[in-house]
Amino acid sequence: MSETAMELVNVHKSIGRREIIKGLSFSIQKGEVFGFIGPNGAGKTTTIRMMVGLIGITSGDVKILGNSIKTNYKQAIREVGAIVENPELYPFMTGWQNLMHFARMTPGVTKERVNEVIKLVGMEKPIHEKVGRYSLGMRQRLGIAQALLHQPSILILDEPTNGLDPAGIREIRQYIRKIAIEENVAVIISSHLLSEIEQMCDRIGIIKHGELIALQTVHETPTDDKQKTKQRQVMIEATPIDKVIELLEKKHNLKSKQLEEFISFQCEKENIPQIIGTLAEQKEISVYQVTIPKETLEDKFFDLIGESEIG
Ligand SMILES: Nc1ncnc2c1ncn2[C@@H]1O[C@H](COP(=O)(O)OP(=O)(O)OP(=O)(O)O)[C@@H](O)[C@H]1O
Repeated sequence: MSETAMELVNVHKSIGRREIIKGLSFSIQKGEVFGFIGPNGAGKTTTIRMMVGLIGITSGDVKILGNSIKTNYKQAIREVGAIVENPELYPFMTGWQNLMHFARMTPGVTKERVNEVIKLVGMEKPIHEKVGRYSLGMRQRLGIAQALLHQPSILILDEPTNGLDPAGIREIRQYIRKIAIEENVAVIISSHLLSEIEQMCDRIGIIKHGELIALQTVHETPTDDKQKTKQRQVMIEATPIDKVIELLEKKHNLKSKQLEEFISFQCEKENIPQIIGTLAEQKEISVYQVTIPKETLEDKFFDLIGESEIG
């Protein structure tokens, strides 16, 4: 059963005489990756700043595990880990020293937890190098590790792919989903580029001029009968990847390929249960998720935004 991590209830924000956020309502579940998308100036950062208590809410409420950020600030904010501006890291210290520094300032965070978050973001190797020598992507991941130290229910990342090269974006992508699942944390990730984050999101909320104009599941399975026999792309997250690829070929005569942490192949919808069954039967194979990517949301996004270019 999924649990609501955060709920926005008719949130409004006015600055001066201008209404910037015009009644946002949506909720985000634990274990879910929620993409908060909109063109520059749409109101993403303003909303996120309200979610993390950096600015006040004009009217409405943000509830975190049922606690209002307005009336129960302490309990609510305890459940939030966030990177809103650049992560505050000391460049002259190693990654490990940075995390230990924050761990000492956070009650209840053990050395074991520090090791756990390092593993979660795949930073085991460079953790004893100076942060000043890290790439931007590595710094982002260390920032995420830091935000996760106190085991929050919600992780909020404002434009985490900004300024990253494709490799850096891919790395962030790889870890976000893993973090959501393994930590059972709701991840809210904002971006003005749908294409950069679509693949790692379960749901997308699109904001324009301070209003939510669409809320959509990313991987919806069509129910249309005609679609049932159509060949479709299936993405499976399972390990060990080479064993899975070998098994798919041997048992189902499927040619599959690795796409980041996923194994991708084409098959008919009605064969999917059998294929998953084959994988699940194998003791040495762990299956984490199976998704059927829909066509890209990009077109829909541009339709909704009503602009040929954003940003
Ligand atoms: N302190 C402020 N005073 C006046 N206007 C503000 C203030 N902060 C934000 N705004 C305005 O509110 C609107 C929303 O800004 P916001 O930064 O939330 O958008 P955004 O979606 O995060 O965009 P970006 O991707 O560029 O960060 C913009 O038009 C911005 O100019």
